[in-house]
Amino acid sequence: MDKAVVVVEGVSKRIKRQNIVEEISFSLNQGNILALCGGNGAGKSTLLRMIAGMMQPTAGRITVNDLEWKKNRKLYAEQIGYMPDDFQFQHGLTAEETLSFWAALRKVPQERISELLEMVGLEHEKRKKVSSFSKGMRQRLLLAQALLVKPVLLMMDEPTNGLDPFWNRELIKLMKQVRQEGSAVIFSTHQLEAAETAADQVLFLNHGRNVGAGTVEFFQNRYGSLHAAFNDSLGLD
Ligand SMILES: Nc1ncnc2c1ncn2[C@@H]1O[C@H](COP(=O)(O)OP(=O)(O)OP(=O)(O)O)[C@@H](O)[C@H]1O
Repeated sequence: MDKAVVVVEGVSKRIKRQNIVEEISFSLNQGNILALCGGNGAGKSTLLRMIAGMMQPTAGRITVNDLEWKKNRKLYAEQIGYMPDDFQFQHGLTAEETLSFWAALRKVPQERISELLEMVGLEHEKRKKVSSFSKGMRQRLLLAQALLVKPVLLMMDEPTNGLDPFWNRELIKLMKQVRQEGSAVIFSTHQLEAAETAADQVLFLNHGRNVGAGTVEFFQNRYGSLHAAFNDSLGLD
């Protein structure tokens, strides 16, 4: 499992003369989980959106499975499952109808929907309207959506937001299952405990810059915890 699924080289994003993401480079191999860690406004969502092809970098290059978004948008998009941090669901649709709609768009067989609803624990709520769902239930439905195509790269923006402790653990199990199947996973979080439990590698972002990157094991051995490592990278005690 040493094939690079994602390669990010010198990627920057400038919006309205503000540097949102600056000169980020990393690569992630098959069967690995990377946590993008940083506080509010660090640039995590912007970096994920650029990798997802929803936003173009001002500078730098991104490849997913050796593909570039500009050269083959459709094939590029097919490699990726993306769970956004905020999503406006279609009004009036049930959970099952919502997934069916996305499955039809991505030409995914309907059987996969029941499998996914069960995986995210929504099989008994599938006929309920998404508008009646709690934040955590909506998160789980978004996760099911991201897994529709069994992506080569699964990206999740703040996936633990709104999840209770049980679903937090389940989410981590699911990520590890996806990794086991040979995909690469990137998720963003402010919760360093989640990164510590789930990730193989971390990248600390601050004001759009990489302020530290390495394996979780490396940071734990050197600093005792990711908290201590992150504080050190920010020059805090
Ligand atoms: N379209 C935009 N126009 C102007 N500024 C933007 C735009 N998108 C993002 N920003 C700014 O870029 C910075 C990084 O935002 P981003 O959402 O990527 O951070 P984040 O690390 O995901 O934060 P959070 O943890 O709060 O979700 C913020 O200061 C934000 O205000």
